[in-house]
Amino acid sequence: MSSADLIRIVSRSSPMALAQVERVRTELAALRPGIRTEVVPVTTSGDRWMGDLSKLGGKGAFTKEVDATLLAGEADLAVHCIKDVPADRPLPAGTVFAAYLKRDDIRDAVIHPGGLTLDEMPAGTRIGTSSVRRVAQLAITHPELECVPMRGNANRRLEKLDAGECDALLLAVSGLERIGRTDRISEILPVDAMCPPIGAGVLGLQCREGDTETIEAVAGLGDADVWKEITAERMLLHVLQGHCNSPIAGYARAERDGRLSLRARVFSPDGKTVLDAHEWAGPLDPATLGTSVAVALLRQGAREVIDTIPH
Ligand SMILES: NCc1[nH]cc(CCC(=O)O)c1CC(=O)O
Repeated sequence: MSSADLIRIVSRSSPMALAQVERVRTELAALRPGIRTEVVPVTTSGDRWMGDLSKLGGKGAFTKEVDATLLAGEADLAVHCIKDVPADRPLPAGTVFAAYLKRDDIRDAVIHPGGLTLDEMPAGTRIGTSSVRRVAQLAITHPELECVPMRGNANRRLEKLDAGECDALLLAVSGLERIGRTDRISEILPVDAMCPPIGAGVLGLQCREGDTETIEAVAGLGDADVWKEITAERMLLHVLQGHCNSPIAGYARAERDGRLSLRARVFSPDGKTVLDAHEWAGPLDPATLGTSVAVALLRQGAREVIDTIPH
């Protein structure tokens, strides 16, 4: 089959999203030097809206317009942060993920202009984050700190921090790497203290289902271990039916020897309830591991914890 000679890549237009597209273009140029690429930038409702994401109808705020451009045939490939792709409903009909790229750092970082770590911050320090996952875990480890709502892309949040709208930020290490701002990091939080979101640090390449030319052209960029990890993580989220406002955290790890494990936690927003499960796949396939860990959390009462949070 003849291969695509031009791939149009649709992406959000934030600096982080455009950096992600550049990574895909670089990797594709190395793998398939004959293929040209073009970038189709779009602004999503999640980018425009600076209020509570749940008030937007939440789901897919960062992906809806990207999906529409792909499905309309105005682009051939979409690059998504898997973290932002809803798992409580199917992917948009007619689209598939052709590859998940090699995973970046999954941890969150603290950014404090004076270089303080969380432990060093005085009581009442205002941490800018609107993420229920981060708020709940900070309430457990640092109840003396105060979370204040903070939205906008990572560059905008750094500007708001510098303008004094908060005293410190929590942002994904991978995102800071992508926008070239790791110089601002004062502390990297271990996953035990700040369990990452499902899909952290992974970029997915989404294509139209029937577009075998593009699917075949980009499939070679995928990482087989990350495919297993994301399959387990997203099945967990699917079974838990987490919404955009759910404090659900977790990560799978494919070990070098081939073993796969999945840890996941569900928090109440005040951090007073913590459900925790960790299992090895053994003979189970990745999706069944995701189901098994989700069922373990449901047995501990996850349904009630998730459903009592408004969304
Ligand atoms: N919701 C925005 C978003 N989507 C993905 C990342 C981080 C990069 C990633 O995990 O792929 C971020 C920023 C952040 O949470 O700090």
